[in-house]
Amino acid sequence: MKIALLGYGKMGKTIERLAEGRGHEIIFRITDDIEKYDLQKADVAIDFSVPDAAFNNITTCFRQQIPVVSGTTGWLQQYDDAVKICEENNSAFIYASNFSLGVTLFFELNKQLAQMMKNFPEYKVGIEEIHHTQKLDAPSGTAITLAEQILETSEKKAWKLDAVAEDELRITAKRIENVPGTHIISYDSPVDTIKIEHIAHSRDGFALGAIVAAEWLQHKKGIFSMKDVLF
Ligand SMILES: NC(=O)C1=CN([C@@H]2O[C@H](COP(=O)(O)OP(=O)(O)OC[C@H]3O[C@@H](n4cnc5c(N)ncnc54)[C@H](O)[C@@H]3O)[C@@H](O)[C@H]2O)C=CC1
Ligand SMILES: O=C(O)C1=N[C@H](C(=O)O)C[C@H](O)C1
Repeated sequence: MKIALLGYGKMGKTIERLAEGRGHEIIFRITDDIEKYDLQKADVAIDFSVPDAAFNNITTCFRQQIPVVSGTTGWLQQYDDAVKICEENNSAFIYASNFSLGVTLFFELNKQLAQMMKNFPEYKVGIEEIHHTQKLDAPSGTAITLAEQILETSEKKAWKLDAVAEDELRITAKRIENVPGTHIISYDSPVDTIKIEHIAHSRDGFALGAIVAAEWLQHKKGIFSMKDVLF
């Protein structure tokens, strides 16, 4: 596959290393004006960039029918518009707040646990995420996905960073040097605590998931998720 990387930072470089190891070629490493590049040469674009650039870069690819795998967080208020542009241009799109296989499984576990816990109101739910200090957004995209899944079955009305109100789901964000990404869901009662936790040991899991998604997506049309790719 010929891959255009949209963003060439920590994730872009990890994807380059693993993609080349799987026999793919990185033809563009785009970190500025996307209009300068002949995107038609790419089979697929993989976007791990910055919130301000993601929407324009992704939709520029769609207008040229280049399939896009995007993992950039912090721009999802424009996700529905991106989907519309993808469909209008008969292109292909996979977005995930977290591409690792482990987190894709963790999302399913989170939904099942939330379903189970809705009958036990004495347990108070909370989410904690821990990331490296360069991270631009808080809470993490993964924490938001986990919160939205819990809100589907919980009595709480919305998630909020550092929430204190009873009807809000509290997310706590910590920033510690060199942590690739940790997410913890806790259910606390007066007598005990139930916890599930996902700890990324490096960025390789995110990068491999995104490459597998790109391999799967390259000849397809439509809007997909990591569940379509892995299950
Ligand atoms: N979905 C997932 O599995 C994961 C998502 N992420 C997300 O991916 C994004 C990138 O993460 P990192 O690589 O750690 O960040 P980083 O800060 O190391 O890299 C960001 C890159 O974007 C580039 N950039 C800036 N302006 C640009 C533009 N106009 N067009 C294209 N690129 C531009 C920067 O030059 C840099 O190369 C973040 O939003 C992060 O939250 C990170 C890891 C996993
Ligand atoms: O910025 C990161 O590093 C990560 N971002 C994603 C997120 O916001 O959830 C995924 C992963 O946790 C690493």
